[in-house]
Amino acid sequence: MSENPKDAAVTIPAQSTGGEAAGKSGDREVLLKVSGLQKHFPIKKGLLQRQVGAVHAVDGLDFEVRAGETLGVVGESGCGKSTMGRLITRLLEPTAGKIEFEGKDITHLGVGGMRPLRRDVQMIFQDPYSSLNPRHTIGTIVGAPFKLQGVEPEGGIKKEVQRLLSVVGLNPEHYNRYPHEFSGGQRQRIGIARALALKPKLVVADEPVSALDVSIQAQVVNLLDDLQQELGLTYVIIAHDLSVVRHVSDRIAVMYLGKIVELADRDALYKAPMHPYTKALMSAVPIPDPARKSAKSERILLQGDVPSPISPPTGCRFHTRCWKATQICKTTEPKLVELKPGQQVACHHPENFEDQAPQDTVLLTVAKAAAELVADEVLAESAETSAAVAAEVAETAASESEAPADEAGESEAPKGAQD
Ligand SMILES: Nc1ncnc2c1ncn2[C@@H]1O[C@H](COP(=O)(O)OP(=O)(O)OP(=O)(O)O)[C@@H](O)[C@H]1O
Repeated sequence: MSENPKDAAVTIPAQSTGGEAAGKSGDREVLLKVSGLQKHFPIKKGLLQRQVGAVHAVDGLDFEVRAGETLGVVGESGCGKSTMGRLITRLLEPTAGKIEFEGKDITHLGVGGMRPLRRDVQMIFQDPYSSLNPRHTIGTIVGAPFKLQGVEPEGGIKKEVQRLLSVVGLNPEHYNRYPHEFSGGQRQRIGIARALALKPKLVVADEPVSALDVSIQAQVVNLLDDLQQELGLTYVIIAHDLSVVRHVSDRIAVMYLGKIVELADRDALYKAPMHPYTKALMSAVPIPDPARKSAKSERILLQGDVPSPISPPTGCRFHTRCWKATQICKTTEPKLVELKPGQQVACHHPENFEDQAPQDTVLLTVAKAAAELVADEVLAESAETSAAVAAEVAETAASESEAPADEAGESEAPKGAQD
């Protein structure tokens, strides 16, 4: 069926490894690579429409998406998730940075250059009500990508559209019905069928279930999961909280005000989140596991809204709401670095890890106010784990430096080791 040799080259290995790929995505080939990606929307004023500022919607993103994996992207409203989705599907032109798809630089491709890419990269939108044209039958809607790309599927468009409808669990006989005749969940299935029509390699789903009833959300999420296993799809799934992405993602990127603050394998992120913001987001998700009853008390309430992306805070952008913020957080932007294998974090005072700026201990006033909103259990646990990790790191450093010193017959004093 695959008339395009590129299809076979990329998707077949991904298919063979299936979808339950948590933690296994590290050795797969990189499908999408994003570096230094920025999108600043200009703010113009006056008759002359002079630019007076800019909305820093996406402000320097670096990440990769590997073939066959699901990358979940989470963050509060306005943090730039949708803008990121539109940039990587090239529906928006980036202000700066680079986007590579299968090793090819696609950052500034024109309409002609983008044509083949439009087949490979598809987007599923949040609102199944507004993303389908009410005047077209679902046959026309799902068949539109074939017409746009000038592709004639085997057996004709109608047969292929009916096959796609049954793939997403809809009745192929409903080919001639209109969107209003379907429920929200069914409409989202129509959107998914349309996105899959051209056998894309990468599907970017922007809040694919947030407009749906909770009972239907699970069905659509499961459908996406099943399709990934059957078709070897690669997903970027955007959501405003962790409840949707926690079951389907292999890795999760947490965004705050246009930046990624933590990027980690799903299990690592859940076991030991390192950015205080990730911890706050996780505490906002109800945990349906009775064995983790104590987690209920770990609620972290974040003060106020996300600051304006027109003039984001200096240093770490989260410092105005963080209960651990010190002077360095206000002045120096922490880089996104891999502190543990498979876990990158941008924080001077990470959770569950050695403090990256231990000399800086005086809390900012805003941090003291934020701390009042954090349950005592969280603060105690946070201090405990940081101390435990610091002790572990000091111990490892001490034992590591002892061994080579013996071998080399040298006695260089280990940094941080205790006498
Ligand atoms: N076309 C645009 N012109 C100007 N500003 C924009 C435009 N699109 C988005 N923004 C701004 O960029 C910021 C990021 O928006 P974006 O929609 O990407 O965030 P989001 O995290 O997806 O939020 P939501 O979940 O509410 O959609 C917001 O402050 C938004 O107002």
